[in-house]
Amino acid sequence: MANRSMSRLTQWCSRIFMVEINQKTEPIYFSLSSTPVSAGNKDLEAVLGNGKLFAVYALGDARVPRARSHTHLKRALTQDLPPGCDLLNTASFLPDVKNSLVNGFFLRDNSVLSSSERIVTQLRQKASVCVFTYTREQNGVYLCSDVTDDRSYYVTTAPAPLRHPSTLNIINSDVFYQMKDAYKVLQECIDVIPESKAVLELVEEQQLEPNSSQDESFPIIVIEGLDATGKTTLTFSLQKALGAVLLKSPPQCLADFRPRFDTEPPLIRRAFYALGNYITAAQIARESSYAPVIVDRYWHSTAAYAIATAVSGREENLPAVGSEIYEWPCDLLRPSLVLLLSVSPEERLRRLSHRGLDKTEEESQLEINHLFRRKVDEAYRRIQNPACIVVDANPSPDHVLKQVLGLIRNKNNLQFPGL
Ligand SMILES: Nc1ncnc2c1ncn2[C@@H]1O[C@H](COP(=O)(O)OP(=O)(O)O)[C@@H](O)[C@H]1O
Ligand SMILES: Nc1ccn([C@H]2C[C@H](O)[C@@H](COP(=O)(O)OP(=O)(O)O)O2)c(=O)n1
Repeated sequence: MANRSMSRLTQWCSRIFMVEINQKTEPIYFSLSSTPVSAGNKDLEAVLGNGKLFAVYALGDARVPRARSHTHLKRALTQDLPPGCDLLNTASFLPDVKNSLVNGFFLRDNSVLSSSERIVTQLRQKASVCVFTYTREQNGVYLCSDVTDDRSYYVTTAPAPLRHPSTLNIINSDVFYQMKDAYKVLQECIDVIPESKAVLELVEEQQLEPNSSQDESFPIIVIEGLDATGKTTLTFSLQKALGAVLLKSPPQCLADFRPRFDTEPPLIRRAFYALGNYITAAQIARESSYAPVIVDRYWHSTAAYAIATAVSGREENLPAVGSEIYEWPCDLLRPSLVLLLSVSPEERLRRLSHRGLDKTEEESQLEINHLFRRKVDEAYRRIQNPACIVVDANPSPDHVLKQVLGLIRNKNNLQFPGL
């Protein structure tokens, strides 16, 4: 960080701020200026309103404590939100500069009691946060100031950046492209999440051989898709039909740790799933010497869910086709074929309701969040080297199996006895 005597807000003056009203509409962008701005702005007014306003960001130099503080901050603000107040996602960033995104929250208070003030005061006593306040002058111009210092800046609208800001931090915060990068995250977690040590030991035990030669091995076929698209059903029948070994990612040895990491912020949660792929890769490498291998979820799932969670708003905000974000990790074993099961939203919901099992929180969100589901599906399709082949999984299980066996048969270089 720059000069400590400089106010925090002064340090943020070169940045752009984004406030999201909801997932479906465009966010507003603004910047801060030390010189007066001409008049009020309707877009800013529509979002900022006339009541009390605070922007709150979790502080911290190290990424793990900062990510966890952000999650705690969200919980605290959501739990204690008084009537008449609402919480919006906000972020500050440098346009098109990787890793410059800092996420926070915007607290809008239209209550008669100005209750947000009390909440913000409590937060500042308990946690390491930085708080900015926004006030509206009579001419409609907004002023922003740091609560720890009287200096104010004028709020002025800024143009939308070319790349959606939520894509700026994906590499090595949401998606990891080398085992060592995901490994480092869990190493940094050992003091606060003791289970990390056991996970890292399991990774080491696998004696991973990066990209070990697959030339001599049997085919490795990955089945991908959203929950309830029929992966379990298909992988079981493929196992039988091909005399194959069935594996999954995350692997069984991580099953007990999964609920623990599912409650953690994306940085930690996604590093855990990334490491799961490397453990599965070691199992695939061993088993594919003796038989074909079918894998239920692998890297495509890890990357697609991570990208869709990180990128806020609409599908158009996803990184463009061909972006480095969709590249396969350089040290992860590549399968021979990846099939993406695709079903219509109606059929998927019908299957989910018939199944009636517990779903992960994320999968429950998918059910109500059509936008998120579309982003996962689109991210799946954009991942490259290897890209997935989309399979229409709406028909009956037998029909889907026949279709997939046909695809496997037609794929060059895949040798199956009995097919
Ligand atoms: N092709 C299909 N047609 C109709 N129902 C299916 C089909 N494939 C699977 N199902 C049913 O849909 C539900 C979800 O299937 P499952 O294989 O568990 O999906 P996933 O493993 O992708 O979550 C199950 O109740 C299963 O019996
Ligand atoms: N290889 C994998 C597998 C799952 N994940 C993550 C992605 C989502 O957050 C969840 C989805 O898994 P979930 O258990 O709900 O899905 P299934 O029940 O296996 O169909 O796990 C992953 O990141 N990498």
